[in-house]
Amino acid sequence: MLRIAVPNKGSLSEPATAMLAEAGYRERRGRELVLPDPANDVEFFFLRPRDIAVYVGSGTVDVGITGRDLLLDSGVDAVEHRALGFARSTFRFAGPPGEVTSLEQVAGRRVATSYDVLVGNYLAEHGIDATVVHLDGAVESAVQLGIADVVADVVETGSTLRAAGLEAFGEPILQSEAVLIHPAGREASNGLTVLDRRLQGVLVARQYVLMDYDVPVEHVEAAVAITPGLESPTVSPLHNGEWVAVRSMVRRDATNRVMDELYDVGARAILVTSIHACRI
Ligand SMILES: Nc1ncnc2c1ncn2[C@@H]1O[C@H](COP(=O)(O)OP(=O)(O)OP(=O)(O)O)[C@@H](O)[C@H]1O
Ligand SMILES: O=P(O)(O)OC[C@H]1O[C@H](OP(=O)(O)OP(=O)(O)O)[C@H](O)[C@@H]1O
Ligand SMILES: [Mg+2]
Repeated sequence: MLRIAVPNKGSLSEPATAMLAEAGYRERRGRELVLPDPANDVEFFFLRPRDIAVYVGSGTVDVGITGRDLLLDSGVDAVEHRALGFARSTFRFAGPPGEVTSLEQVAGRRVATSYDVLVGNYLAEHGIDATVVHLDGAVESAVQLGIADVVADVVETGSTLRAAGLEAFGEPILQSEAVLIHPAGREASNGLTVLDRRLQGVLVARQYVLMDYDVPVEHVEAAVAITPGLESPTVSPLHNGEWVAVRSMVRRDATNRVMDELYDVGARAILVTSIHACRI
């Protein structure tokens, strides 16, 4: 039975639970910490997001969902298996506008963060000698309260930084998102392969739509060039032999542009349908 660690709190928790439910796994209804799902031959352990890499790294659970930033900060022997497309953020330095504007200027200053290992490694790699001040959260207040000169923290919209009167500077330290992780050096088990394929199915179902349209035979090559699909589009004969029907997968964010282009090459009756589930 595959043992899967899932965040029980924070930004990762709800989207991780939603994704697993979409992938056909048993849903957590209450606040239980352990949830067996015998129908799918897995067992879920709901753990603090920061602890997940530790459990996976020790091998006591087979696989976990966490943030790339949390994985790197844990310093444990676990590896990223697949990016999951939610909890996207950047990890950045920020300081009072005009005071500290480059990584070099961090030298000799105090950096507040909840990600000591990540920040410490980054500073060391860049040869910057600075003092890391550990805080559990609400890091953005550290400068105003005088405990640090700059901060290094998760930035999504940037509104928390702005509200604290701070401005990001330097290259982003990291682009983070939720990731599926497993212990380093362990062969991918059959259970992990099934879980991974299901999650990939959810990602594709979210990213793509199914597009159907009719097009005159003489324009079918132009049309399929616009909708090449993942492997090859399905082209079916119609009762009226001068037309064919085409079905193809199209990236959701390109739907309207693709419909406009298809219409321009003569396609008609263009229909778009959501994909509920898939295996690629
Ligand atoms: N505003 C945000 N947007 C996107 N991802 C975020 C955001 N805040 C945190 N994360 C991501 O969530 C993970 C941190 O998990 P954690 O549970 O500590 O999140 P949190 O939302 O800060 O929770 P809490 O502060 O309630 O403990 C990291 O991978 C981080 O990149
Ligand atoms: O760029 P933004 O969209 O403002 O989001 C980034 C903020 O969101 C998270 O904070 P959270 O609310 O989890 O509080 P925390 O500092 O206690 O972790 C993160 O730690 C940043 O502070
Ligand atoms: Mg937080």
